[in-house]
Amino acid sequence: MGFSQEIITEIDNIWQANLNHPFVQEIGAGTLPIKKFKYYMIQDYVYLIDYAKMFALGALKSTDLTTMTQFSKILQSTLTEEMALHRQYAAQFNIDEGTLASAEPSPTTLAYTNYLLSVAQIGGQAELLAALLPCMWGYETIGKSLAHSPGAKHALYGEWIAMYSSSEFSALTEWLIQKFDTLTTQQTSVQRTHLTNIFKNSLRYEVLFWEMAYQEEKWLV
Ligand SMILES: Cc1ncc(CN)c(N)n1
Repeated sequence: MGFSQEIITEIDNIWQANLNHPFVQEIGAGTLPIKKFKYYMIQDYVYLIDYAKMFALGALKSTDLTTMTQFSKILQSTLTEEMALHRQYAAQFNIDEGTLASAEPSPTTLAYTNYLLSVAQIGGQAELLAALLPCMWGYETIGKSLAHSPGAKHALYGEWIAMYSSSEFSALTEWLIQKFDTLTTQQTSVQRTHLTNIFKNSLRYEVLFWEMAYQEEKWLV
């Protein structure tokens, strides 16, 4: 069993909370109120701008050209495919691209992106991957789990499910998992605990992100 699998087995309660959050389940049922989805889509776009920088940092911290190329492929796919879906949704909601990109991050979005970028900048490639994996792997697992749900035929949510259940998204996720497992074979138990904590925090932020969107979180003042 690779280290990534060991981690999700150890923190299965958080993994399940992520997959089973009401926001996710209601997308699958096709019953999520559109207002909540619109809120999510705007915050997710703001999130993705910083998330994309994680792949740029991954390329920067690479020691071989194959890894560098792969990080740049995921960066490109995030900017042009994943974010294009958000731009398409925004157009349907009559939100122009400039307004979308300059939306104010909510407290959770800001905290999550700051966490990701600080781990990536302070740590090495293993830390960066530990922070990123819950994002890619969580969405890929959710996408696949909803691929045959009623939401997959929903006028708005169908494309969202199609994006995250696609074989292209799975292939990029699989590469990240393999990279992390290969990098961590020689880690000491202290290093493994450190990486598990990073993975765990990032996954907890994923759960908070659904909750933020479900509650349409706002700054208090
Ligand atoms: C919050 C979040 N986490 C992960 C993903 C998948 N790239 C996303 N779109 N948004």
